[in-house]
Amino acid sequence: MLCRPSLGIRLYSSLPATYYHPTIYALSTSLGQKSAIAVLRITGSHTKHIFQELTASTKTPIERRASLRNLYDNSQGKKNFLDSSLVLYFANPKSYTGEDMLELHLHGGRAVVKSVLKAIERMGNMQSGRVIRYALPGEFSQRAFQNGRMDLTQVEGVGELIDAETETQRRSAVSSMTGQNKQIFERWRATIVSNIAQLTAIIDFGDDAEIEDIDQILRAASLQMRALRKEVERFVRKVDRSAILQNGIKVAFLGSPNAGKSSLLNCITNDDTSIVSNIPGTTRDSIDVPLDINGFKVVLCDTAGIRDTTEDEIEQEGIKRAKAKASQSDLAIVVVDPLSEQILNPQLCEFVRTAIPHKQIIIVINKVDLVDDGTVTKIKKYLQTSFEEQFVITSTSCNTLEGIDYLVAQLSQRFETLSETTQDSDPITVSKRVQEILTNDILFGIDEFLRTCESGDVVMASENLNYAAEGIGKITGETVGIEEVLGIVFSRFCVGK
Ligand SMILES: Nc1nc2c(ncn2[C@@H]2O[C@H](COP(=O)(O)OP(=O)(O)OP(=O)(O)O)[C@@H](O)[C@H]2O)c(=O)[nH]1
Repeated sequence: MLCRPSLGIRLYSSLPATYYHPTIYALSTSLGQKSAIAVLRITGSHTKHIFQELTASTKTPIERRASLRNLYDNSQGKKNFLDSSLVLYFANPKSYTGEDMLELHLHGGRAVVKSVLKAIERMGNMQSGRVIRYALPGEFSQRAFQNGRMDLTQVEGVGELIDAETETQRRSAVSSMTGQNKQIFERWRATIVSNIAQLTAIIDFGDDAEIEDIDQILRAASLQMRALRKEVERFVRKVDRSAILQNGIKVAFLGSPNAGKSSLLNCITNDDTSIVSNIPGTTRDSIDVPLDINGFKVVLCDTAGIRDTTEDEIEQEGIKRAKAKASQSDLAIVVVDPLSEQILNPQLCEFVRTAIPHKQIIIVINKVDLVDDGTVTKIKKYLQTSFEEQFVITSTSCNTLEGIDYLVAQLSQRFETLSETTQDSDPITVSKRVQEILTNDILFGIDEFLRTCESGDVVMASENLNYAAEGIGKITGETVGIEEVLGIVFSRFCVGK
């Protein structure tokens, strides 16, 4: 079909852009692992042919209806039964890739999967132009993008969703995958393009316009861009906060030797990850333990006990590393031994007060099974006064597990604050690529626009807005065409003008 859009002529066909590309197939479930079911996907213009060959029939598959079919290999001149499989067919353009697609739900044995893969491979025939090959990594999603089924943010969202290890990572990938981020970017883009159109109108047709009119248009554009800048900044801040979820929230365990840091870590992880012993100074180096706490990816770090004096060089190095770890962590748990002569030794006290920059600290009085309630209360009061009530102070016993659940609940609350995750507001994760474009292209373009706008340079102001809009285009994969800008300019003219 040939159609004439409002401006310019463009060839338009109902066939997807990748129609003449090879037909690709791949196992979507784990390769080389035995499973109950293995899902094999095929996409491209020869999908129907593959279906007919495999099912040894000339019938067209029924769209979007699962049916049980026997699969055969017909390459040796006879029907060789391979498997009985659930078959699902999606006709273009209403499929994941925008092309004809077939899903085979095979029995998951390695030999079954291998035989069907081999049969499909044999159907390729270069001479007759039937190019069929195994898919490259991400090629199904690439086709979806090429055929306009998804923009780049959604493609990246799918990748993040597959990589998600925890509940919050899953939630943060959803905003990209379901197109919520795309909608935000499209709204920003529409605002910018509409302002480019205003400026283009001044540049191209503004000879007769009054100076006051031009000033008014610039003022209005500047106002809108300032508001947009705030919104982009808010988005970037939220992305920054959410980024913590991808790498894991770093939690350092600090305290005097023998306070019970390793034991507490093991209680939280429910594992014997760290070496526990009653010899002070057992932990000589920092140990990282990644784990999922209430849906948050967390990296717990056990550190060497910090004490004032030690001649042991290895221990000194351990203390140095413990301090470095705590300074880099997002949250520190300071473990206190109630039986110790000094509740907090001066070196540790000073470090907690001054060297932990973020002040995200929870103080834990451990070993409460060895002391009475009165002592715990007294120590709590002492610590509250020492740290001017800046930190949450709680108590635990690694022997009776008293206070462990409460500590975990406290930690979860902190994780929500650190990542700005609430019941009503999901974190937002975008790729490093998108993060860079947000700052280097969009915010930069808007800032430059505001600067040039103030000096009244309409041409440069328009150029800078273009830069910001192209940044959004880089994120979503769409470019700003002159036709689009002129379309907006002319749409504001009255009919007949
Ligand atoms: N009764 C009791 N003993 C505990 C508790 N927590 C730890 N301990 C004991 O205290 C001793 C030291 O525990 P660790 O977990 O190795 O202490 P740490 O702070 O990691 O020690 P360093 O590696 O030397 O810094 C061990 O004998 C533990 O069994 C607790 O809550 N109650």
